[in-house]
Amino acid sequence: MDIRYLTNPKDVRNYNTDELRKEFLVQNLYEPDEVVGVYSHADRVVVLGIYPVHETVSVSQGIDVKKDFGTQYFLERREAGVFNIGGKGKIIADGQEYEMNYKDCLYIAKGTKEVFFLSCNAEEPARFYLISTPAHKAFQTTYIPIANAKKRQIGDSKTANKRVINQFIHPDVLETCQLSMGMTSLETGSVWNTMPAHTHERRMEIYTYFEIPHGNKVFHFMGRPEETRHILVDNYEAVISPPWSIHCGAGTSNYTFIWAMAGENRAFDDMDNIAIEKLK
Ligand SMILES: O=C(O)C(=O)C[C@H](O)C(=O)CO
Ligand SMILES: [Zn+2]
Repeated sequence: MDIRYLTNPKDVRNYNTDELRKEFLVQNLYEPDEVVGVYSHADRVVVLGIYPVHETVSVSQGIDVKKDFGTQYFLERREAGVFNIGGKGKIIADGQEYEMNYKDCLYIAKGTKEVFFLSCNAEEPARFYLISTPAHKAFQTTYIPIANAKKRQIGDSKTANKRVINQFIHPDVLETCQLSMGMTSLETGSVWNTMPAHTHERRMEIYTYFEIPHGNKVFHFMGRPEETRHILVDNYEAVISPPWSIHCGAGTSNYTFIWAMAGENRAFDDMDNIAIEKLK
């Protein structure tokens, strides 16, 4: 598994573009009938891209669970949230089958031994984006369609940041150990997410961007507030935000992204906002 170790802001200020991308950007997550994964030491978050085209794919396919996690199976001491951002598919978790339509989410509890993924149509494969975090207690595996997510309308078209935050894995929707996940969609004409920017001192965050129209990109901003950097992100790529970094982004068009957080608490608003005048 691709391991990303922790970074220090003092070092990162000297990284060039390639070094920044190597450390924080996750590319090529979706390989047909494979599981591609990155293990980040920021709050020990794992991101997996699972892309079953012709075959049924196990969550730990190609992963040396004993070596990477020191356990008998992947979710022995972990919980996970999965979104389908492709064609219609299915997840089978310890024998229970869940139909996964576009933008459906499944929370999978700690202790789930076997998890399989498949597509309903190889011509339009499902694309599963999974985030997993360490867990100490087994809660309830829960299917969460977008209709069940808590909606938060935020921003304004005058400041090009009108968007809906859909909180799927959130304390108002279900119990988890530490994982929070949701999906934010920007309205046509809006490009900024999370402006004013904020830092995540108590919880890391990781994002994947999609629904970026062809020929467009998202500028993901990171770094210390007084010394920002950016990483250009394409459709279906993910980007790791370490706790010391600001978080905000702007696209060359509107887009959708999935965010996931893990760390000290599950209070969605536990972020430290930075006044725009302070950003450099
Ligand atoms: O658009 C937004 O604002 C968000 O989606 C907020 C993120 O979820 C976030 O950064 C929470 O820390
Ligand atoms: Zn954030």
